[in-house]
Amino acid sequence: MMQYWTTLASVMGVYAFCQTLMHTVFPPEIRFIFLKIFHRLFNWCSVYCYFDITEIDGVNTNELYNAVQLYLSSSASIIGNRLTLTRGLNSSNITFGLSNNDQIVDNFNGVNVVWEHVVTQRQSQTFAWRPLPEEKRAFILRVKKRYKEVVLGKYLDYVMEKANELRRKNQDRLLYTNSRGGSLDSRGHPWESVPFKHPSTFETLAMDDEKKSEIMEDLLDFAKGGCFYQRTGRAWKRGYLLYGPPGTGKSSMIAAMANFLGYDIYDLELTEVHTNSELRKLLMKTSSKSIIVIEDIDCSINLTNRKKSGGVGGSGSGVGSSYDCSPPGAGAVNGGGEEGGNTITLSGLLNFTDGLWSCCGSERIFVFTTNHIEKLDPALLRSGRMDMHVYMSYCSFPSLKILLKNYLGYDECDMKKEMLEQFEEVVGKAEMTPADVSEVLIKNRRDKEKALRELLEVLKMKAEKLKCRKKGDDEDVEQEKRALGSPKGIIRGNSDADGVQKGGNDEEKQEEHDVENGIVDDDDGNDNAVATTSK
Ligand SMILES: Nc1ncnc2c1ncn2[C@@H]1O[C@H](COP(=O)(O)OP(=O)(O)OP(=O)(O)O)[C@@H](O)[C@H]1O
Ligand SMILES: [Mg+2]
Repeated sequence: MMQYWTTLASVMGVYAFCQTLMHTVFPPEIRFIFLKIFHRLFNWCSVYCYFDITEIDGVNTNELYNAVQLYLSSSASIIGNRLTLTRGLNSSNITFGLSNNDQIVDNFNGVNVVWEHVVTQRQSQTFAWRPLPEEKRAFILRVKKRYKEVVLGKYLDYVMEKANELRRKNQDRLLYTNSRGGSLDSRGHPWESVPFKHPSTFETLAMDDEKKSEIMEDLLDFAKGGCFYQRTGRAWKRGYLLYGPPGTGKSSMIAAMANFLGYDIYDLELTEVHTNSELRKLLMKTSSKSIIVIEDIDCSINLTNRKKSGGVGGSGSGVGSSYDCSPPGAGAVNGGGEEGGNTITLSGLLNFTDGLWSCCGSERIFVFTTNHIEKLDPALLRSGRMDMHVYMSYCSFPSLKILLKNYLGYDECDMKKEMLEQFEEVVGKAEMTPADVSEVLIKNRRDKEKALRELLEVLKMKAEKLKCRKKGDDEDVEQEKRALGSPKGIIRGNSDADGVQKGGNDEEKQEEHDVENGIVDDDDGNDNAVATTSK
């Protein structure tokens, strides 16, 4: 090491001496040639090669410079003695950076590289369309010549990747909305964004642990699966359908997913989209690493079974817009619509989720939510569009324990055994949503014992009510069966108005029951099990 420094010092000494000598003796042209030769000789003898990464490349900002700055901020925070600190717009963290003319050593796969941050004054302001900063900044990367390939081939990619990761981590998520309708902002962007600060995480989400881990693993596999999707020729996207009664945590789950993966959210308001091509444009303007959400899809667009959709009008829940539900094969018919000209089609939506355009970015997750899965067209539910169907259920005992921990700070061991047993017995029967349970706990959070007592009371009351109602319903059915004299009478013999109504109700109840058990009746009358199934 000592020897190395001695050699370097002598080379530098010779270099300085030659420069002084030349300055006094030789004319500038000769000096220039001599210096050029000397530089070449020096570079040829040196074991190092150097890469300059300037802040500005011509008149454009050099993305690599910013990436290096961010990348070094992660290690600079530990090693450096003098650091520059910055905090970006929308950022929740402070970023550390190398001070001017400081050096830092990094190691990549056993190869040492040295980064130096060099700042010099710009000589003179030449004409430029954009005023350039007075200082010229650059990172100089020094590495042994024999490792040049490693640096160019892998290290710089690694730096870029790490920087992107850090950027995502440091920057708050953004929540985009298309609530402005089809109009664009000054930069031609159809989405408006606000910082996304939803605190929901998978830890705070009340649901069964097994289900939760399954979803988390699936998300992680997806996020890390770039090579897999490339290898298998699939577009790098995944669809989730969250369904269940209101207040069971569907929206909270989306927020938890975004916070878990560090993705932005695009909340697509379908009722604000007028045509299929508008829908496509919106898709094109979404970024990678994002979650595209359509909430309450059954209410946003008439998505009943395509076979029935022609005349029946299905659920008829299109909000203030008339939607054409022509089958995918029929293409998008933008016929102007009847009320207000909205002609987004089911076909348009299907193309949005998995047509060719859906691949114009990568690493995107589509999440649809609904309270009525039975109202959705099977085409929308099929694998590849909605890969995972997650049933968000009423509050179960494991979910209740999570809520008690969230709101009261109670662990299992903090509660009396008898009380826990009572909760376990009654919570499943009460069919209360986590939102309702949360409400009781929030209201009484200053008096924890009271909160527990009141919650237990409410649960018992609800369970009792539900039991009575079910008993009443069973008795009604029995009476009707007896009256008709045949167990199948209700379905066959419902030609009178009353019978039709009741038959319909039974069907609805059956459907509800099926949904809760994760069964969906498809087009051909086959029952599909869908509860938290990954397809
Ligand atoms: N599973 C859950 N875990 C934790 N909190 C929950 C859960 N479900 C509901 N909550 C609480 O209830 C409130 C409403 O939940 P959320 O908006 O996620 O329900 P939702 O299923 O999206 O309802 P909707 O179908 O009406 O949109 C949330 O603020 C959250 O605090
Ligand atoms: Mg919701």
